[in-house]
Amino acid sequence: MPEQASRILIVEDDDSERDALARVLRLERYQVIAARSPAEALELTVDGGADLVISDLCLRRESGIDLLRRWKSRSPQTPFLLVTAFGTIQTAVDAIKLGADDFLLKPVDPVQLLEQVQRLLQRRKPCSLATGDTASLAAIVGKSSAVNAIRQNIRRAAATNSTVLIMGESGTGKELVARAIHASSPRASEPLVVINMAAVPETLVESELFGHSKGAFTSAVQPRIGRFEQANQGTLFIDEIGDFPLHMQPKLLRVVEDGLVSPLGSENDIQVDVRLVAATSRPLAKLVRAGEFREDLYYRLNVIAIDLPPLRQRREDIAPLVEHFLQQFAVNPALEVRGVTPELMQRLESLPWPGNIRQLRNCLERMCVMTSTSELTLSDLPNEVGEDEPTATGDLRALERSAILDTLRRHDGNRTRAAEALGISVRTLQRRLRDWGDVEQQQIE
Ligand SMILES: Nc1ncnc2c1ncn2[C@@H]1O[C@H](COP(=O)(O)OP(=O)(O)OP(=O)(O)O)[C@@H](O)[C@H]1O
Repeated sequence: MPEQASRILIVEDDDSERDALARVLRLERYQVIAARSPAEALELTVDGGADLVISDLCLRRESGIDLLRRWKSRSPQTPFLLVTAFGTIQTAVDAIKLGADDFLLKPVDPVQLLEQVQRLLQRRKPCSLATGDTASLAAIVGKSSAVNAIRQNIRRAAATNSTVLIMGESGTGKELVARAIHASSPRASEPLVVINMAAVPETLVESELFGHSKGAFTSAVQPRIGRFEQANQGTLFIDEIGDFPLHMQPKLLRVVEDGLVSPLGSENDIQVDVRLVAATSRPLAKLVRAGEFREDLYYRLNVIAIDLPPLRQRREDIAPLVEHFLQQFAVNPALEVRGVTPELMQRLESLPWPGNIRQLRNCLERMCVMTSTSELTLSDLPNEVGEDEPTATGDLRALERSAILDTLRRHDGNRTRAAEALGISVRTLQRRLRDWGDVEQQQIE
């Protein structure tokens, strides 16, 4: 459940985008302060401040970076989330060096927005993590034997301190499982810190995870505590571990083996006590064979393995999930729907769901928003849901894929120029293309 009373400041000069963000947050019962400019933002929050700031990076008069600087000098603890277009991703990366906590790509996906907001607010109040509904074992819905085995594995994993590797396609619930492990473990009252390697530019990985001392590099104006230190006594969840840069892997191995963290630019190691949970949607064993992932690290991470099968391989979970999501949405009277017709349920149970549970959730939410009846029917089902490819709205990887393919097309397939425009390394781009296989490359040409 979201933090009901949290005050969220939105700074966005585009009226419709500001309204859309505010609407999504208000529906989840956050208290929203909407401002058109940094000046208005500072004015509106002069009394009560804010628990979280969401700001557009490119505002007309003053940039979001200026606001970030001013805000962080006034209230360094408040999480700051930037919203940015793909073209300005490099500036967003620079903003993270200046203290922004994360960024979201436009067009903003409401589900991702809410997940980020919840995560940042939870990070601010780490003690509330363990009691959150979304963190508990009971939040894992399903009656298939696969889900029963997953629950069993979570209980086993929670009782130990061993490293866990969660494997599954995007949207199968890897993060939910990681949260349940933490919440069921003796570390539940300590922080759970989350980092997604697919979202961290390679150049920032080291300082994000291990921290840096003041002056460690040109823009290191302040020392930064890395995620390992933030998670001390608690759990660190590293999502998309397959994207962990190969040259940084020995440093990660050292923390896993000895609990020793060496911040960038510091001569002293820091001893941490962190339980590591990693997840991957890419087959790590294959990456090891391809020389892209260290074998020793793979075995260190894979002490307890939890495999989440795609939704299409556990169709008996679809009906309970549909019921669960409809109940969740019904908290908001505007989204209240009694149920679905047997025909629609049959169809939902037979669809391929390449974006897995996230796609099912998004699809139901969209139907609940659009319908004017109290029961969803076949005619409420959006046409594109039956297509084989995940929709961009529901799936970060699909969003990333379409952005990369579009940019490549715009640059006549030139990978160096496309990578530059996207603000990612050529290596990352090549890795993505390899993952998607030849079919995708043909699509570019
Ligand atoms: N068994 C489940 N019961 C209820 N909700 C679920 C279940 N599995 C996943 N979800 C929901 O589906 C959405 C996607 O789950 P989650 O983010 O954990 O997936 P993921 O595998 O980590 O995805 P990604 O690889 O894209 O990060 C979330 O809203 C989550 O709460």
